[in-house]
Amino acid sequence: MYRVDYEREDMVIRVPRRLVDAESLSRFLGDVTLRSLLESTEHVETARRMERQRRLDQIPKGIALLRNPDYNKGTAFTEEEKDALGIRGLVPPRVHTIQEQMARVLENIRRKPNDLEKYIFLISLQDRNKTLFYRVLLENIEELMPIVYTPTVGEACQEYGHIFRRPRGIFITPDDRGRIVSLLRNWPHKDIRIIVVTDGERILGLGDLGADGMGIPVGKLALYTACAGIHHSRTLPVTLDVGTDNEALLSDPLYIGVRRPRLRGEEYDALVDEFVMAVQHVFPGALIQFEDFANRNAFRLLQRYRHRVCCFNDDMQGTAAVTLAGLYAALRLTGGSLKDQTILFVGAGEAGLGAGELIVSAMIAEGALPEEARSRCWFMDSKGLIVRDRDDLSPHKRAFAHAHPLVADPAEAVASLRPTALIGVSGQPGVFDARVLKAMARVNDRPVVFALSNPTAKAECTAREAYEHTDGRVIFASGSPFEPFEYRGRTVRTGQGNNVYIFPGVGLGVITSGARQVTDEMFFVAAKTLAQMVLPEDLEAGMIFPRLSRIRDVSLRIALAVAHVAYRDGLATVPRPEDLEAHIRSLVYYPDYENYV
Ligand SMILES: NC(=O)C1=CN([C@@H]2O[C@H](COP(=O)(O)OP(=O)(O)OC[C@H]3O[C@@H](n4cnc5c(N)ncnc54)[C@H](OP(=O)(O)O)[C@@H]3O)[C@@H](O)[C@H]2O)C=CC1
Ligand SMILES: CC(=O)C(=O)O
Ligand SMILES: [Mg+2]
Repeated sequence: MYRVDYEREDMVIRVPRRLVDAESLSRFLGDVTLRSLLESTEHVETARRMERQRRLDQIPKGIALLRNPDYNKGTAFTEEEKDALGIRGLVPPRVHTIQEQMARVLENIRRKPNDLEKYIFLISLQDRNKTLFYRVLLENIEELMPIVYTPTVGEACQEYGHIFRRPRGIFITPDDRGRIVSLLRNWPHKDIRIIVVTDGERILGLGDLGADGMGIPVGKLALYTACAGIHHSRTLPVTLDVGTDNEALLSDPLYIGVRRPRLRGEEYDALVDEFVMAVQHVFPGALIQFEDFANRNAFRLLQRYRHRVCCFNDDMQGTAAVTLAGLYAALRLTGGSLKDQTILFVGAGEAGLGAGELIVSAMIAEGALPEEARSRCWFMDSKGLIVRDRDDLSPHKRAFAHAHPLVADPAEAVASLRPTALIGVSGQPGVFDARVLKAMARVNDRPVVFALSNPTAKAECTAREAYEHTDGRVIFASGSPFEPFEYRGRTVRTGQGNNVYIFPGVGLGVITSGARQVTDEMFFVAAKTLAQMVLPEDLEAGMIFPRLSRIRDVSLRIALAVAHVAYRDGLATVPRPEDLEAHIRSLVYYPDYENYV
């Protein structure tokens, strides 16, 4: 037996010696890609030549190559490639390096008059040259994440029909009932591992944007690639375009979605059900991330599918993990343990209640009794404090209803409950006004305040307001980034409490281990891992999350922790590699040009 290893995706095939002659090898290989030859034979060169030829055959030629973003290199094709691929004369003579191309991209972006124009430029680059797009995003993540993600992606979704150039992802409408399998099969890539799906009803804190919400799955998946190195050909954005109740969109001639009120009830559930089952059929085992569904559907859908298929809800579970991580990191500054904190959430929806449940589990893990842990988490919704006497509470809210008079004013609630941490997930800008922040500063040496609502215009307060109204004692984080600012002679740089710190790593851990399900325990270990990665100098500068420039490392550590849970809890379907970390590292995609000839 010659040890000749080939790779098709992540499968290694050992080839018997008798096959290692040019003809039988050719039959055997089919579309299998040669990865390495561990022992040489007289046929090694033949095998290599065949492999190069097969790769070349796969690559589009001539103008089609320049129009294919998966293969296009723009001005970076080598002289040999220009001849072999039929593009000599179709590209300018000068060959640029990817570094030179990145410099051009950055120059163009920085010249744009506003962030929406930067978004349009970047997304057009994604349409032209994916390698360059992901490389520039990865290497300039602090500067560019606010463009492809919150806050600018919010504005892009609001303008989606007006800035639309090329379609991205799959749109599924009520008329597609009975044929969703065939729609998914239309997608050009067959090895999909991660799907982000929305129905556009609660896009960030911007409400119902219908099919224009597609910008969110597209943006989230760009971050899976940039932040965790999951190859873009393995990701799929999906919008369930079930209509919209947004009158402005319905009357906008440039709206891209179906013009009808939202589908509700059994028909809606049946459409989602067909989609989820179609995914199992066409892309078995793919991770489904539910994103920006409205409250009325999000809880129910997660409940229905979480034990049946590989899925999670990012707004509940991803946000929960980043919130818990932020609290752990804050405790490194304030001292004490989580189970002794009193936490007041303003907003009792997906993000708030999801975080509440995970925090309760974390307090229990520290030795608190379940009721004791629950009694330390308080919630306010649009009607005020969630208290026992209220008779308008959903079961999810009731689980956090405690004995207390109904209070509608957050400042009053702070004065009465004396929370150590105040967490905004209400989508209501300015709800943490001077009175609320001052009340927090009165009852804490180091008040913890998270204004997690997105985009920036929906934040409960700004970073500067949080500092100014607490004499600079606040430990602050926000869902969308705030620029560094000067406060009392020093530069304050605050952290971004956003689920982007969690979902890419969780996704990488899940697909590496082939986990059948995504469990709360996975989000718990993700939170702990994230908090541990905050450096003393981050804390010193006012940041309770690691710098985004370390996001790949963060995602890798989270992936490792998540994969450990999958193996430990019997959820993995991929055999455990001897060296799990090395294995995960080997799967991480780094955007660079492949030599085609
Ligand atoms: N930073 C991050 O990573 C994330 C941030 N978010 C942000 O969190 C926000 C909320 O998202 P989500 O939980 O999914 O939305 P939901 O619609 O599920 O919940 C919103 C909650 O806010 C409450 N609310 C509305 N107005 C007020 C008010 N004036 N005072 C107090 N509470 C109020 C609502 O009350 P009622 O129940 O009475 O309607 C509801 O409980 C969004 O802006 C979103 O962008 C979400 C996910 C991740
Ligand atoms: C960040 C995010 O998922 C949200 O605001 O919905
Ligand atoms: Mg979201």
